[in-house]
Amino acid sequence: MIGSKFDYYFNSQQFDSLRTKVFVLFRRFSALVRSLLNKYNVKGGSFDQHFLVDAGYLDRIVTAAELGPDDIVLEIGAGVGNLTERLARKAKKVIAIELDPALVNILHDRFDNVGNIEIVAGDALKVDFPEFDKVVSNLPYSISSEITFKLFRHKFKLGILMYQYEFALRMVSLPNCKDYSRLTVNTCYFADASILMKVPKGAFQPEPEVDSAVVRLVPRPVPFQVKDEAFFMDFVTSVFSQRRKKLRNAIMNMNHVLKIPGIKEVVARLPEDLMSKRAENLTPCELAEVANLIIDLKNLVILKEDNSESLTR
Ligand SMILES: C[S@@+](CC[C@H](N)C(=O)[O-])C[C@H]1O[C@@H](n2cnc3c(N)ncnc32)[C@H](O)[C@@H]1O
Repeated sequence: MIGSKFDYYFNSQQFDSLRTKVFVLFRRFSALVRSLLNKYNVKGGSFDQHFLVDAGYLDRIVTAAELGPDDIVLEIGAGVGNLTERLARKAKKVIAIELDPALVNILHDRFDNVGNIEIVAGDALKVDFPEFDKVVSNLPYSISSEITFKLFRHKFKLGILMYQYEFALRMVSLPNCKDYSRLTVNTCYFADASILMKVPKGAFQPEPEVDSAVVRLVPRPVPFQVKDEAFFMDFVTSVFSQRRKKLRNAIMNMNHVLKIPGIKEVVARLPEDLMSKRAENLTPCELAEVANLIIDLKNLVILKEDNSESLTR
């Protein structure tokens, strides 16, 4: 019954005309963003400059950020401010970082008399981040990884971030899938991640060569025990650099990086059911379990070596 009512509405002229109106409205807003690029003669291309000109996607990103009047938003790579101005309408304050001095001038031209937009000129990898509640950005893709892990070192509630589509797939993948990688495990260490929408090349000017996706990140405490974070990170990097090898061989091959004393003895004592799998078959929690066991065994081996040294002295 309900289904047939919906079918009737979606096929009706009424719905057709609504759809046309929405489409015309989005085209008009998209044209505004494009004309902004023309007005300032911005061509893009360098510094990963692919401007999001589709008003529909810009609005969906702002909606996904669930902004309230108390939110301080960090935006990385503000460009000409097409997203910035939408964020500022809903948030308490937007702090917009931009590297390209020409675009920084445009941002000042547009927003110097807007009370709740602060423009920071500089490289987002180098500037100190201020305190913020949410980060919403169409990121420069060449610094996706570095900037994401810099963000994770800060305390914030929500991230709505545009990445290259393939990168986004790797962030949210599952074990035993081809996209499951070091990036997946590291992302899972810091946050819950999900893809909100795929964004086609045509939504940008100039068009990039790749599709994009908007990812929702919700930081939270690590969902499994890790005894030594630095070792865990090195361990994950090492075993995924040998992803086709069984874990036992991957650890042995990468010991020039991991520097595990008494490596043969340590590996021999690790559980066979995990050692005979590949890194890509283990969940983040299982990888942490192996890393923790190595830490314990490593300490045992060191203790044993110390004892036998003191006996021979
Ligand atoms: C993909 S564009 C996004 C522009 C705009 N926010 C939009 O949505 O259309 C990326 C922006 O990041 C800027 N950018 C590139 N590298 C940067 C860096 N290291 N730090 C800050 N901004 C950077 C570029 O100049 C460009 O404006």
